[in-house]
Order: sequence, then structure tokens, then C-alpha cells
Amino acid sequence: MTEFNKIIEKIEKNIDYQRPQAFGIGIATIDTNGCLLDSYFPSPSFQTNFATAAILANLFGYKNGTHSYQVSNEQISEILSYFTPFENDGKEHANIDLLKSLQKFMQSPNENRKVIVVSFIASAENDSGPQEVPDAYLRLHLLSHRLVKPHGINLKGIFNILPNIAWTSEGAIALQDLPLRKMEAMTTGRSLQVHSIDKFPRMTDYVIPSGVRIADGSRIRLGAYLGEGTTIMHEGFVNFNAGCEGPNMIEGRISAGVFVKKGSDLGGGCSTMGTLSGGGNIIISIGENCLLGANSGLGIPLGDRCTIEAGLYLTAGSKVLFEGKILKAKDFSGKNDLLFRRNSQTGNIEVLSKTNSVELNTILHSN
Ligand SMILES: CC(C)(COP(=O)(O)OP(=O)(O)OC[C@H]1O[C@@H](n2cnc3c(N)ncnc32)[C@H](O)[C@@H]1OP(=O)(O)O)[C@@H](O)C(=O)NCCC(=O)NCCSC(=O)CCC(=O)O
Repeated sequence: MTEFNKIIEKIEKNIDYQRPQAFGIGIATIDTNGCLLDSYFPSPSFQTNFATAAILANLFGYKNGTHSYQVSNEQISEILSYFTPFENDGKEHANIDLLKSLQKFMQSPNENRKVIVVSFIASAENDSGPQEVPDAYLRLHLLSHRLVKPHGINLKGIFNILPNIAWTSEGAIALQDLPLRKMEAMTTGRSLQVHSIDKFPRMTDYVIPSGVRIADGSRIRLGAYLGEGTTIMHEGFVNFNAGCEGPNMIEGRISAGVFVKKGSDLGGGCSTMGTLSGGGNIIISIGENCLLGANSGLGIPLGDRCTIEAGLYLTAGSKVLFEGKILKAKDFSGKNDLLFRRNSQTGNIEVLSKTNSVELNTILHSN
């Protein structure tokens, strides 16, 4: 054990070495040109397991920054040899177990169009965002594994890094490989179905967070953050770098960048304004115990215990009536205990102070 510690100390003392913010050991799909299409990290590490990070770093020559490496079976054996002091110590070692499984599964990797990858993400202060497919996927995994909350990791430029590919019943396939793969499947009696053409896969094909119900997996992108006790009905949608704290009822759309705090209910078909396209730049958040009525829309950050009437689309610039004064909806950003409704007699949007708040039906949030 002391020998192991000495090795780690030596690696970490190297003047150029910087502990990565996160790292992951995973498996990636390659296309016929050997390009990486996706990466799957069953147990990513964030701000932890620094000893394992150091051993991996030493083997690949990693010092700092964001880098990914393809790993041979021989290299896995070499990595595992460092961990013999931990054999049968009665503790759980997710990364060691993962390496052993990968070694077993990957006897002839290329036949399955798969390669083993290790990816490191630079320390937070030096992280300039996604560099390659594996570290982009690692970032999305960190969010869906609840290791970081939305906005907790740099995703700038991720669209330029991720390839647009076919998500099929046989996993990720490059668009140029699709006709051949389709023929191959048909001639062997398989039906190759294409579920979507996109840069982001559905979350449930990579990460299943504990304590959630998801009625339609295709509505949740990898990189969504779903807290314990989240229920998402068929109309619900959650983009990457967005999500909810849990428990929550989600029957509307959580756009990229939006975060919903616990106890809030997003009614059927409601909209939260995003910032990816359409010119909006206000990042929407929703406080605790809010209710967005069915088919409502939200263009300002809400405080706690606020309600938006069903069908009311509240944009930031909407003129609203509050205690006899005309204000803008954005003047109420982050404020608590408010009811926004369109007066059915005058047509004005009104803001009323309120004391009651939504309570979730607990039966819908237990598993
Ligand atoms: C705006 C609220 C919250 C108001 O409800 P409240 O219970 O607080 O108030 P209330 O008791 O209805 O009304 C109190 C008083 O205000 C009046 N009042 C109510 N709304 C008014 C309006 N728009 N204009 C003028 N007056 C109004 C009432 O007539 C009443 O007056 P008096 O005092 O004179 O009597 C509601 O209407 C609403 O929109 N709820 C959202 C529900 C929802 O969408 N949940 C998600 C379900 S999701 C779902 O079902 C899925 C299905 C789907 O997919 O669509």
C-alpha cells in the first residue's frame, strides 16, 4: 500500500501535473473511418478518485488540460497491475471493476466497432470546454449522473464537437455508414430502426438516474439532470445542461440551461424559454413549489411559490399590472409568492401576491 502511495505522490509532484476536474473510463463506437461517434462512461469520476486518475495519467503521459486516449487490452492489464494491493480488500472499486469488465468484453474490439477510451477534463480554472467526442460525452454523463448541476461544467462549443449521427436500434451509426449497415441488417433478418438523426442521444441509453419515472425516453437528452423523485410525463422534455432538483412533476419543456427547483410542477405542454436560438439571453430558472399551468410559457426567472395561469405566455417585456401600476414582467424576476394571470375580462396581465402554493401528489413521485 505504501508503495502505491509513493507512486501516486511521485506522479502528483510533477511540476506540470494538474489533477483533472473529472475523468472517465469508457467504451466508444467508431465508424468505418475509425472516427469516434459516442462514448459511454458507466462510472465517471468528478473531483474524486485522484489516485486512479494519476495512475491513468502516468500511463498515457497526461499532465494537464482536456485529453482523451484510446486504450489497448495490454494497457488495461498494466493499469490493473498497479491496483493489486486493493484485491479482495472488501471495498468497492468501481473503476477497477470497470477495467476488468472491459478487458473481458473487448477480446476483439474492432469487430464490434468499439474501442476503449479514457478521458480527462482539465481543472475548472483551465477548462476551455469540450475538445473531442469522448470528453464532450463525459461532460454530458456528469450532468445526467448528478455529479454536476446545469451550468456546473463548461459545455461551450459542444455542437461543433459532437457529430450528427443516426441513433438506431443498434446504437450510434455514422450517416455515411447507414445504407451499408441497413443492408447488412436486412440480409441477416434484422430490422435496423432509426430513432433519430441528432448530435445528442437520449439519456436513458447511457444513464439511468435513481428514483425517476420517464414516460417517453426519447424526450430526455443525454446531459439532462433529473433529481431524485422526478416524474416526466409524455409531454415533458428535458434538454442537455438543464433539469430539475427533484421531486418534480414535468409535463412541459425544460429548455437548455433552465433549472427547476424542488416541488415545482410544470403543467402539460408548458414552455420555458431557452437561449440556444431565437435571440433570448435571459437564463430561466424556477424556484421551489411553483406551478406553470398547462400551455403556459415563461420568459423570466421565477422565485419560490409562484404560479403562471394555464395558457398565459409571460415574456420578459410583457407589460403587467401590479397594485395599480404598469410594470414589466422582468421586474418580477426571482421574486417569491406571485400569481401571474391574464384577466379574462380586461385582457391585462395581472400580478397578484399570493400565500398558497402548489403541493405535489406524493404518490406520483415514489418508485
Ligand atoms: C390562475 C389559476 C392558478 C387560478 O386558480 P386559483 O385556484 O388560485 O383561483 P380561483 O379559485 O380559480 O379563482 C379565484 C378568483 O379569481 C377569479 N379568476 C380566476 N382566474 C381569473 C382570470 N383569468 N381573470 C379574472 N379573474 C379570474 C375567479 O373567478 C375567482 O373569483 P371570485 O373570487 O370572484 O370567485 C388557475 O386558473 C390556473 O391556471 N391553474 C393552472 C392549473 C394547471 O394548468 N395545472 C397543470 C395541470 S397539467 C395537466 O392537467 C395535463 C393536461 C394537459 O396536457 O394539458
